[in-house]
Amino acid sequence: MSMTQPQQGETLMQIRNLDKSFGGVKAVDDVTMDLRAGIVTTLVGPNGAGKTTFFNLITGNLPRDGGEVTWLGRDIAGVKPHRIARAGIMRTYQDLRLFDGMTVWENVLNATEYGALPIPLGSAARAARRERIERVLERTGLADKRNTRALDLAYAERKFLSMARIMATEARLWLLDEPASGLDPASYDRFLTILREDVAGGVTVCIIEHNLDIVIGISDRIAFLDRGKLLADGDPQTVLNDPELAKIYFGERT
Ligand SMILES: Nc1ncnc2c1ncn2[C@@H]1O[C@H](COP(=O)(O)OP(=O)(O)OP(=O)(O)O)[C@@H](O)[C@H]1O
Repeated sequence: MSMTQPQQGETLMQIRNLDKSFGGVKAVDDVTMDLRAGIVTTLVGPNGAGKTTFFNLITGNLPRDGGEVTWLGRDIAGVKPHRIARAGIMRTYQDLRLFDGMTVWENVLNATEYGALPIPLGSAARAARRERIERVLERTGLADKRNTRALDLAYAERKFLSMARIMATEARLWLLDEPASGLDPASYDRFLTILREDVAGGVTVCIIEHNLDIVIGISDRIAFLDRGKLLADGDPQTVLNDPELAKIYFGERT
């Protein structure tokens, strides 16, 4: 299979021959790809394909066994997750990892302190940060819940809070791990609106998603992983119409 990658935009992240094994399992096996500015890349593949491990390798949550990852031309081998976040790469987790005892506001504020946003020095900068958080809470539907602890939120609200934490920073690359799974239709529409607006505003997104409607609705490009290997990397229609990949995706491989 040789499929071409969209060529729009500068290369933000270059991934070369990335490897990671757990015991005898090759979770990520010789993966090479570029993440280009303005391109929405969706990672698809069956359960256990290595998608989350791939995220963990590029965010410094797991050490790689081999290969290279560069961000804006700099090797990020061995760089700690918080430094990678500060450099402009923010992510969500399938299990969300919110600060349950903190309020919505505090969770978002925490992300701006942790992630890619300059520390506000002086009252004007602090006011600008408050306004920025305010706007994010409006867009995610959480404005009325600002003083609610994360623990006390409904499921969809918790998912939006994990998005809000990223949106409040100036991260250039968002890595989203199944952000829309389990959302009701209204929340799902809100999620797509947010994503489209922020992509139009210049954010680059790599998203792990199982819902094919979402995959088709937002992807510029699909990267198909199976057993750690990148089997295809190209435009959505070509990848999704490949009968061999469909068999793997729907668990009908022979
Ligand atoms: N910390 C770990 N220790 C041992 N094995 C692991 C670990 N993390 C992942 N694996 C294994 O690595 C492989 C890839 O797992 P990974 O979670 O990256 O897949 P995935 O594509 O994200 O799956 P899903 O769609 O189910 O979330 C699987 O075989 C998994 O069991």
